[in-house]
Amino acid sequence: MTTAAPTTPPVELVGGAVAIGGRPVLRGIDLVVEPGAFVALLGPNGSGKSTLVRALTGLRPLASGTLRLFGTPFAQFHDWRRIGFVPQRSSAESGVPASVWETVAAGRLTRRRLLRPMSSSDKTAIADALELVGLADRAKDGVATLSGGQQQRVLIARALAGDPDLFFLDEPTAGVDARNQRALAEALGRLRDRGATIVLVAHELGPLAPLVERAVVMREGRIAYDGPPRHDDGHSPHDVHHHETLRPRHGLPLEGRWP
Ligand SMILES: Nc1ncnc2c1ncn2[C@@H]1O[C@H](COP(=O)(O)OP(=O)(O)OP(=O)(O)O)[C@@H](O)[C@H]1O
Repeated sequence: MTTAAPTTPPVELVGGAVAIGGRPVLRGIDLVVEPGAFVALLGPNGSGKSTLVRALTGLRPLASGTLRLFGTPFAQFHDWRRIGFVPQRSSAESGVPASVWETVAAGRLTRRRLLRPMSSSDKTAIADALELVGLADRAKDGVATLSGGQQQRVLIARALAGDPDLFFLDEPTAGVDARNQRALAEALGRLRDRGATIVLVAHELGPLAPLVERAVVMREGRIAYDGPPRHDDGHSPHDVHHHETLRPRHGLPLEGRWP
């Protein structure tokens, strides 16, 4: 991660639209993510959360709109090591019997010069990443021997090893038991404290709720609400039971509860 206090938004999407198979899936998406922000993308199944994350990482092309990453127009952006992407957990379960350490080391590849042996800084970054997600003692174990929640943390460690400034996580808590969700929240909190910008997709925030500063709620391919998160525990600094704090952007009504 860079040490100078950054001011350029890591993500600036204006008028973003995505079509899949000719069908519009995202429309009129304006999203600026400030440095150091912790943003949750929420919304019902099929509302476009994963597609938005994929569009922001270039995995899905935009049909229209302009995207800048760290101030650079997407077409000119090449500094991919600044971006970490943690896909949905199923991608970790390939048939390859990799160890935890090997999987995390793979995340270091973008930093290493081709065909150079691993440096001590590579090894330190891998050890730090494993430490941060609480799996230092499992480094030699096969990924397949870990629980789903632990596998999710391996994927996060893999992204961490590349020392990116901006993290996208697609449903990091899906199918993860409560204890691992708490460990995950702790790891993401430490990441945030290091100055990383975090954008994650979630169905339920659970233990992540105290970390989330901004909720972007998707509905039918559009942003239906963008603002302080709603916490049902009543301990939020933003008392979301008051409607004035739930003012949705674009003047759209916020229908019902979040899913
Ligand atoms: N590869 C694809 N082929 C066809 N349609 C797709 C594809 N990926 C997404 N879609 C469609 O795009 C819309 C948005 O899907 P997306 O996965 O982004 O939603 P989501 O909010 O992330 O949902 P979930 O919470 O179920 O993951 C849905 O209608 C979905 O069917």
